[in-house]
Amino acid sequence: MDGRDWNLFLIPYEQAVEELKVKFKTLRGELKTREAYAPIEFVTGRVKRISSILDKAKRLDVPMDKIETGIEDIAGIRIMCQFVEDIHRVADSIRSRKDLKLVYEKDYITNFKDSGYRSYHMIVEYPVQTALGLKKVLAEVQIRTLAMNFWATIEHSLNYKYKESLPDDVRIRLRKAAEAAFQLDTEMSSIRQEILESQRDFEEKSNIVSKVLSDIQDLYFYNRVREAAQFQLRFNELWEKEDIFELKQLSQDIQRATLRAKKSSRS
Ligand SMILES: Nc1nc2c(ncn2[C@@H]2O[C@H](COP(=O)(O)OP(=O)(O)OP(=O)(O)O)[C@@H](O)[C@H]2O)c(=O)[nH]1
Ligand SMILES: Nc1ncnc2c1ncn2[C@@H]1O[C@H](COP(=O)(O)OP(=O)(O)OP(=O)(O)O)[C@@H](O)[C@H]1O
Repeated sequence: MDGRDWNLFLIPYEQAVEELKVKFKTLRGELKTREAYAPIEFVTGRVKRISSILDKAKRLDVPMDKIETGIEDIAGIRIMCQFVEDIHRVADSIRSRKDLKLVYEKDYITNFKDSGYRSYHMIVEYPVQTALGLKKVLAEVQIRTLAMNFWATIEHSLNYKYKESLPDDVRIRLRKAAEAAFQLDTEMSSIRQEILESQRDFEEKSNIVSKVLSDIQDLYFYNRVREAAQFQLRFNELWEKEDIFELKQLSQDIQRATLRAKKSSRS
C-alpha cells in the first residue's frame, strides 16, 4: 500500500474512534446527570500508527491482505474508571449495546499478564457509514482503573525507551509496582464499600425517623395524646442510644397504633 491507500484504509477506523469516543463521553455525562455518579472517569482513543500496524503484522505473522481481521486494535478506545467495580458495570453496558457487536473479551484483571499488566479488554465490531456504504471495523475497548492506567502508561513508555528489552531488575520492580497498584485499587474499593454502607444506614435511619414523627403527629390528631406522648418519650430514648433495631420495632408499633386510631375514629 502507498501513502494514499493507507489514508483511505484508515478512514473508517478514524470515524469509528471518533464516534465511539463521543458515545462513551455522552454516556458518562448522561449517567452523571441521572445518577450523580458515572462509572466512567474519562475516555481516550487513537488510531494505531501505520508503523505500529506494520510492526504488529510482522510480529503476529499477519499478511497485508488480512490486517483488517488479523489486527484487532487498529481502532482503540480506552475507558478509565475510578473503581474496579465500575469496570464490570461499563463492560455490562457495552455487552447490552445495540450499536456494536461484541466479538470476544479478555479479562486481564483476573488473569493479569506476566508483566503485571491489568485491564479488561473487549474486541467489538462497529459499523461505520462511509461514502461507499456500511463498513464494519474491529475496535479494541480497554477498560481500566486510574491506577491500572497509571501503571500501564509508565510501563509502556519504559518499554518504548528500552526497545522492549527491559533490564531484569526494572522488570521485577515494575511487577512489584503493579502489585502496589492492585493493593491501591483493593483499598479504594473497600473504602468505597464502607461509604456506601454508611450512606445506606443514614438513609434508612432518616426514613424511619420521618415515618415515626409523622405517625406520632397523626396520633395527636386522633386525640391519642397519652399514647403519642409515650411513643415520643420512647423515641427520644432510642434516638439518643442510636438503636436502629429498636427504632424499627418502635416504628412498627406506632404504625399499628395509628391504624387503630384511624379505624376507631371512622366507626
Ligand atoms: N503497558 C502495557 N500494555 C499492554 C501489555 N500487554 C498488553 N497491553 C495492551 O493491550 C493491548 C492488547 O494486548 P494483548 O491482549 O496481549 O493482544 P495482542 O494485541 O494480540 O498482543 P500484543 O500486542 O503482542 O501484546 C496491547 O496493544 C497494549 O495496548 C503490557 O504488558 N503493558
Ligand atoms: N485501545 C486503546 N485505546 C486508546 N489508546 C491506546 C489503545 N491501545 C493502545 N493505545 C495507546 O496508543 C499509543 C500507541 O500504541 P500502539 O498501538 O503503537 O502500541 P501498543 O498498545 O503497545 O500495541 P501493540 O503491542 O499491540 O502494537 C500508546 O500510547 C498506547 O498506550
